[in-house]
Amino acid sequence: MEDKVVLSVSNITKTFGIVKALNQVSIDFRSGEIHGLIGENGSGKSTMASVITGVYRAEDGTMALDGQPYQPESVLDAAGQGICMIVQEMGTIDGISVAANVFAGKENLFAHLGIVRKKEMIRAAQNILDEIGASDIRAENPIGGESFENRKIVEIARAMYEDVKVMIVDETTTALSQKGREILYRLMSRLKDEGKTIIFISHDLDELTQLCDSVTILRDGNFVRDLKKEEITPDVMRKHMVGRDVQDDYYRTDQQKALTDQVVLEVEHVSSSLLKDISLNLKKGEILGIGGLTDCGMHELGKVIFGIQAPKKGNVYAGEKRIRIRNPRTAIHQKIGYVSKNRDQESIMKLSNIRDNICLPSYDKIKKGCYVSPKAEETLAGRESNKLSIKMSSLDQLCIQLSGGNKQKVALAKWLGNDSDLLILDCPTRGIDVGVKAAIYQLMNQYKQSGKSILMISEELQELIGMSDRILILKEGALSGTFDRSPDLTENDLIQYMI
Ligand SMILES: Nc1ncnc2c1ncn2[C@@H]1O[C@H](COP(=O)(O)OP(=O)(O)OP(=O)(O)O)[C@@H](O)[C@H]1O
Repeated sequence: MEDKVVLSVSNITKTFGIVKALNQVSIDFRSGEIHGLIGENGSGKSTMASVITGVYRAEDGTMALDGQPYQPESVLDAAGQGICMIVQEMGTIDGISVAANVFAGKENLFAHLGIVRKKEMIRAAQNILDEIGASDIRAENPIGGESFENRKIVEIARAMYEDVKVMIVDETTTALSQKGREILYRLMSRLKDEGKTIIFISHDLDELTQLCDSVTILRDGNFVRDLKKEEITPDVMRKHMVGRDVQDDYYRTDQQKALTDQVVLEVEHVSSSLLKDISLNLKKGEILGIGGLTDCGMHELGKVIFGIQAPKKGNVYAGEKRIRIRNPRTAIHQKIGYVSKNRDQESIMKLSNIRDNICLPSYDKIKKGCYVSPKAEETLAGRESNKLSIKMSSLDQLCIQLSGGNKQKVALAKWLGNDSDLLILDCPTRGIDVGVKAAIYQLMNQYKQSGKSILMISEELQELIGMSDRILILKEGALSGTFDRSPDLTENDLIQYMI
């Protein structure tokens, strides 16, 4: 690692109304390093990334790039100066092709007499996708048809083509499966070898320990401390993030299976574009884990069960009366809740406030006649946001103004507040910090103990093993393995059935 400071931020302060997202924060980022930026949800990491990339202007403080004053006017201005970012949520442009996304803003490379030569652009984009190991994504296809993960990989492909000095990777890995992660890690290591700087925002302490050359910890918008490579361990990071010692045993320790044999959900011979003849059942008081590679169909299965996507064949039934789930409305009537992996597009209403988001599925429950009292809304939203320690200025705050992890908490709170009997949770702890992760697992366990059921779709093998009573593995759309809860179960046992 070279020791040249490439980017230096000094005494940066940024406020949003009464929230001080960053308070006099100073950090030096050096060339040839992967520099972790960590902290609990809402500690100011993405705000710092946004100040550096010209999304926001700090009220106070200065920045220097290669020793010269640096004050980007916009994201484009920052990109022009070699500062780029892979964002937390969807960073691709709808309505155009994969190739056009890879070369967004650089169409001139393929222009001849004012006309973009599309075939050439597609060929060049496909070469990049092939090079990074993502040949299954076809450059000529519309981006709209691609999965959330593939769209993230397209963003990474775009980043490969940027002439960067500093690349910010904001909580991207939780959107990716192992394959996507490996593509991202390869990009990061290539940039590092070329002497570039990577600012890496993540909640995964093992990943941070493995990858980072240095780490800066933020808490409530304040700088806490810098860690050098030899000081970076999960325990040290956890302690400084939270401000006290925190245990790392988040998961259930009991070996109890489903509480009863009563079936509350039946999936019968379901086939769809990705799924092949899936049959399963979920019992009362059971946490059923569903795992596999990201394109194995497990995310689609969640959508089919909640009725967002109609299966080509087969049916889904819920409850003792075996009510057929035809759409989300029937699912909600059957007291089923669903948290999608695609949080901003499918789980929350970003432009509505926290109160409305949390209360939305519960209006039938809290209305008196045809009237919903503001007090009832306040009570419900206040109670559920407290349970998950949502960091907000008030319940009136718009969800778009929340940090990523706090948006995820809103997505969970609305279904917990609805007294759902059955939750479909797709990647439930995505973007959630270490402290709250433990609280969510505890809530899941309490939920189970009270006789409710959870179908948890997850790409985190430890999470599946640690929380599930039973695990089903999907491979290429079909069920490939079933495992009962056991202290002897290992990640390798599951992986064999995934690939
Ligand atoms: N546009 C905005 N308007 C109002 N408040 C905002 C806005 N953006 C961020 N905030 C607030 O600033 C604080 C810091 O948020 P930020 O997104 O930087 O946190 P973070 O550390 O990236 O969290 P996470 O790990 O959850 O992604 C939070 O309290 C958040 O609600």
